[in-house]
Amino acid sequence: MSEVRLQVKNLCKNFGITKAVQNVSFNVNKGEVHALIGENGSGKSTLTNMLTGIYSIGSGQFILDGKEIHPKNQVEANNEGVSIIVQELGTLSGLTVAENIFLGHEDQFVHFGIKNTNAMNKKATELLKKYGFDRIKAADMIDHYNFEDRKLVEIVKATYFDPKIVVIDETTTALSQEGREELYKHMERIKKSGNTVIFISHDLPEILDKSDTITILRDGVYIDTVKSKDVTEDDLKKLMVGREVTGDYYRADYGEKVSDEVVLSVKNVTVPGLIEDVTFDLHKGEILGFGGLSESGMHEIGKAIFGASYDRTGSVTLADGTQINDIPTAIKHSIAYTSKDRDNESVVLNQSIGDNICLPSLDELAGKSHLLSDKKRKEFADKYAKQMSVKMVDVNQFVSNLSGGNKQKVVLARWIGKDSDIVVLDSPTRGIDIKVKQDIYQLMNQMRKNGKSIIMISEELMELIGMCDRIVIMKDGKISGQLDRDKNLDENGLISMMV
Ligand SMILES: Nc1ncnc2c1ncn2[C@@H]1O[C@H](COP(=O)(O)OP(=O)(O)OP(=O)(O)O)[C@@H](O)[C@H]1O
Repeated sequence: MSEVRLQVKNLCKNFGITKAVQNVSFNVNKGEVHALIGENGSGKSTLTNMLTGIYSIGSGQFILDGKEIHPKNQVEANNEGVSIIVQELGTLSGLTVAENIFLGHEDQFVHFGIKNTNAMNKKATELLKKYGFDRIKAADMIDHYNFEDRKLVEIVKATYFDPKIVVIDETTTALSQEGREELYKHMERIKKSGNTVIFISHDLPEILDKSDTITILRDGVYIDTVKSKDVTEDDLKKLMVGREVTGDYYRADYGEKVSDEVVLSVKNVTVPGLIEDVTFDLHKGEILGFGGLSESGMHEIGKAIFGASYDRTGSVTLADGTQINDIPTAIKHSIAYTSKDRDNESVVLNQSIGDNICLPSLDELAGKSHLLSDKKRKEFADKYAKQMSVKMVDVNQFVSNLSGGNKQKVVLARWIGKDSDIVVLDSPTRGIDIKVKQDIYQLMNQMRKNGKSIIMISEELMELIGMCDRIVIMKDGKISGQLDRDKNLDENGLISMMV
């Protein structure tokens, strides 16, 4: 019989009229990976944010090893033996790697009121080495590192002190294959040591593979707790959504010829230290995928096309000869871009859903009169928020108050509203639940059929295989290979070209 580590008892949390968590009770055991699943906005992060001191507890109790806890912040939660790797960036810019790892726990390096930075850096270096992340340097500013490396620093920060419970909130889709393997290794280590992982993910095969127990939430309400070995993916979908999920997931067609018409030509593009001499064409109606490992540079491709890279050389040219060297020119010429770093580069957190959706379309909305009507803006925002099933109070709600997946839906709603001809999507389904993911894939398929061209950069090999006409593999900043759409492609085929 497993020993109970955490009792969640009658937990509730409201935000205004939103009942984010409603009277939820379940137990989490020692030495297990306990998954928490549910559609976007079902209350997973709200629950774990209360456990880890990010949100105050509405009502109800967390009982950890027999003792009630109510941490007021993350440092207090750490002191109770609970930590979290959050969904978005959980490290602070302007601090070093070491300062981030020991944030709130610097006391151990302070003697007679003076902080011993050398000792802190030394300890951080030892930890980074132990975790196999030696290439990340303790004394460097965290800002020098990309999204994924910052996530690796968070893994160290959240686990180095052997907490009783580590919450991993939708982290795997932020990581490349190798980062993921590292995370899985640490999850296994935590479990073997008798501690517990609470694991949030929308990737059901991953959930079934990596967790022992699964708790399902729907609209803030507890649905069930099941053993992974007793259920299938379809069982989980049904429990999450409340009904059978049917229909095509990815594209179903094979063998369709892509148009010869080139809409965008990327020639000899180099961004120092990130990508080198990248050349490719994008065709009309094509979905072109980019895959690779963390240092492959694939995420820079999107920025380079959108005119958002620093120090870029080489050319990005549209069919009519227009050179894209800056963001305004890109938007003006019907190029859309969503970044992987959603909170910092894609949404304006402190603006409403409506403002975010209308942002690139203001000229079109103002029309010839150059006057913006509130009614028109609201109608436009309503239409596209609804199309993407954004779970919200209304379009006046701030984006910062949305669940992670719903923020991502706002980003996509914005560009669907803009109706751009070339759409560059970096990690478009990151953090998105299965039902909306299916909708996005169908939408991309429709866009392709309507003659739009899409570049999809993704860590999700299955979605690259399932959706793309062609997949370009990046390695060490260069193109290392290319694969055409084929029924027989599998993840191993892609991985072998990445490593
Ligand atoms: N700070 C906040 N202010 C207002 N509403 C919030 C806040 N945080 C969360 N919510 C709302 O609470 C509900 C649950 O959100 P939560 O982030 O817990 O969902 P989730 O299951 O983690 O979703 P996802 O899979 O998209 O991350 C959503 O309707 C969300 O908009």
